[in-house]
Amino acid sequence: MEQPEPEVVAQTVSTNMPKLETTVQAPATDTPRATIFDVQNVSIYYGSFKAVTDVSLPIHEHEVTAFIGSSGSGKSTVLRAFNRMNDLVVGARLEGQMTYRGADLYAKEVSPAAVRRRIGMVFQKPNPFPKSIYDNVAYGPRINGERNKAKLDEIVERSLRAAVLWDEVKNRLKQSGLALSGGQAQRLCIARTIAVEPDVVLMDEPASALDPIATLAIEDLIRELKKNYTIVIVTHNMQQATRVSDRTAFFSVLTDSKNDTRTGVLVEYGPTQQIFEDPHDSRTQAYVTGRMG
Ligand SMILES: Nc1ncnc2c1ncn2[C@@H]1O[C@H](COP(=O)(O)OP(=O)(O)OP(=O)(O)O)[C@@H](O)[C@H]1O
Repeated sequence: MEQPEPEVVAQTVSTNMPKLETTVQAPATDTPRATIFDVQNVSIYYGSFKAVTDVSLPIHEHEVTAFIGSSGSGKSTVLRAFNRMNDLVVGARLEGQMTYRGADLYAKEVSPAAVRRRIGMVFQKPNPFPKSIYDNVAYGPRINGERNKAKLDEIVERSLRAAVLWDEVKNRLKQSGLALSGGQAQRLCIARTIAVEPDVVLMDEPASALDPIATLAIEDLIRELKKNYTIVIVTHNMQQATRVSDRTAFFSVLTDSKNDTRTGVLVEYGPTQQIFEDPHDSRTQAYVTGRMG
């Protein structure tokens, strides 16, 4: 997967997308928040290869939604569709409908760059820019036109505090972002993403390259961040999904041995506790109990 162009990390430019205030049906015990994304019958292709078929699900505001499932089931592909990152892949295309706050995310007039400014992304491997810690965080706000030093100082401090990194780096802001540990570098990337106040943060296995202590720090951070952001996270770590997410989508692979094709499919979506404790589909049950992976 291609890494984002530098401009991609600059979120927040307002677009004309309207706000959507709808809710979806859910069990009586569950009170869903407003729907921020609505995915309807989405299939995604890479050239002639259908990577994932007929996915429908809502994503609720100020919640953490986890995507779990076996390798190659299309989790990252669907995640990248939310901020049009697949558009960077030559030959990638989407069928079906995906709305963001009620507006068609794939309408002709929608600029993928504008979408990426509002819907930020944190990658599996921490990818700080070869710049100082300060400049990593100030990068997006500067691209958005912020030149005032005092304002930039304030944004950098606020973002690093929100990413729970400030105390560890406040005395070495001029040091390279590349000199940080893996866990610190990932928190720097999260600070860089939120410095431009995105609406949504997508995370593709954000802790898989980290040790257990750094992983728990990122999980604490995710729980904290959902107060201000909507988060969608791909994870292979089922404990992590239960620790951080409100809802879980379980993906699997449909194999067609006759045509030798493997296509990702969304098997089940629901409140995380239901998916793990009372899965309705036998494939989900097999996966969450470790009988399939
Ligand atoms: N850029 C690409 N070009 C072509 N095929 C791709 C591309 N990215 C992913 N695929 C294919 O699409 C399918 C789904 O991949 P994807 O990475 O979305 O799955 P995943 O569930 O996230 O897997 P993993 O858990 O292993 O990361 C796979 O068959 C993969 O090989």
